[in-house]
Amino acid sequence: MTTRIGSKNKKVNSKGANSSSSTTSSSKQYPEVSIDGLSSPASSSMRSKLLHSHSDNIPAEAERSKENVTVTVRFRPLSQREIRQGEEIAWYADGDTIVRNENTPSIAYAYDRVFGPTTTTRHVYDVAAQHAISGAMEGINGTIFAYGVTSSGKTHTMHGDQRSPGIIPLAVKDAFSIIQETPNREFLLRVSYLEIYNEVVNDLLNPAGQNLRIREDAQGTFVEGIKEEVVLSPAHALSLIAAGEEHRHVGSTNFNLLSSRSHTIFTLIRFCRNCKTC
Ligand SMILES: Nc1ncnc2c1ncn2[C@@H]1O[C@H](COP(=O)(O)OP(=O)(O)OP(=O)(O)O)[C@@H](O)[C@H]1O
Repeated sequence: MTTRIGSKNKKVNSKGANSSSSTTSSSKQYPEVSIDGLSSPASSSMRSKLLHSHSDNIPAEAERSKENVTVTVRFRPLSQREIRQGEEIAWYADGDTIVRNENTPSIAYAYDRVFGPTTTTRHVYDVAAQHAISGAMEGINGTIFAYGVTSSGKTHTMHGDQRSPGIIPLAVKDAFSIIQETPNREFLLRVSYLEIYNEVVNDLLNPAGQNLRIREDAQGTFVEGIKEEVVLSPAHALSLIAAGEEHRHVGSTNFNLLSSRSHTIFTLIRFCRNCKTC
């Protein structure tokens, strides 16, 4: 049986700078509902709850733990450029689940989890994403989906860099660690990596794979002709992603000197020959 763990980067269509991005993760055994990423950051979450006063309670822990979809918000610190320009923080994390507005204290939004500007990506991964990876390795499809305006920190969170690896490299390493820890099972991992640019799907692992079609069959939705590469180690998977990044559309915006101008979907497909769940 194959299971998929997908990770996606998506910009929301919103004017003005905002230093927070959201991560949605889901784990379920049936097809997903689509997520509307076009509303404003504070109201974009399917799971966010507007709290009208300081005294309102956050959703009960028990209620949240039943959900297949969780929504988290990560605030990045102001950049040197923003500090120089005298930018001020408008929204901030009040504890682990509440987002508040500096100018309107009566407005607050509750999320499954809120991370402040000093939180490391490792911590975001452990709290908000790791369960989707361990679930996928057990046979439950999962998606980690990052969205936010340009320069809000999606690439930093999902890809990261050498000093602070993002959710994708951490997930790939985790998947291989799980395989090593379960020698009685036979796994095979494959990866695919695509971009959606101007509503056109391009295969980032195969430069010839341009303008691919999205199809549906009894198993679900798939991209016709997408290349799926077998990966043998974390370094192998990460080198494929790095090669794929070379083919990606990037540019500059007023808010981000190196802005990813496309949405991307990285998929890790796990095949297990002798798992109980298969
Ligand atoms: N948590 C963080 N801590 C420190 N710096 C961060 C953090 N998040 C983002 N940054 C920095 O902020 C800048 C913008 O982040 P990033 O490129 O990840 O945004 P983005 O949402 O991917 O933007 P775009 O949609 O334009 O590609 C980068 O210089 C990045 O290094």
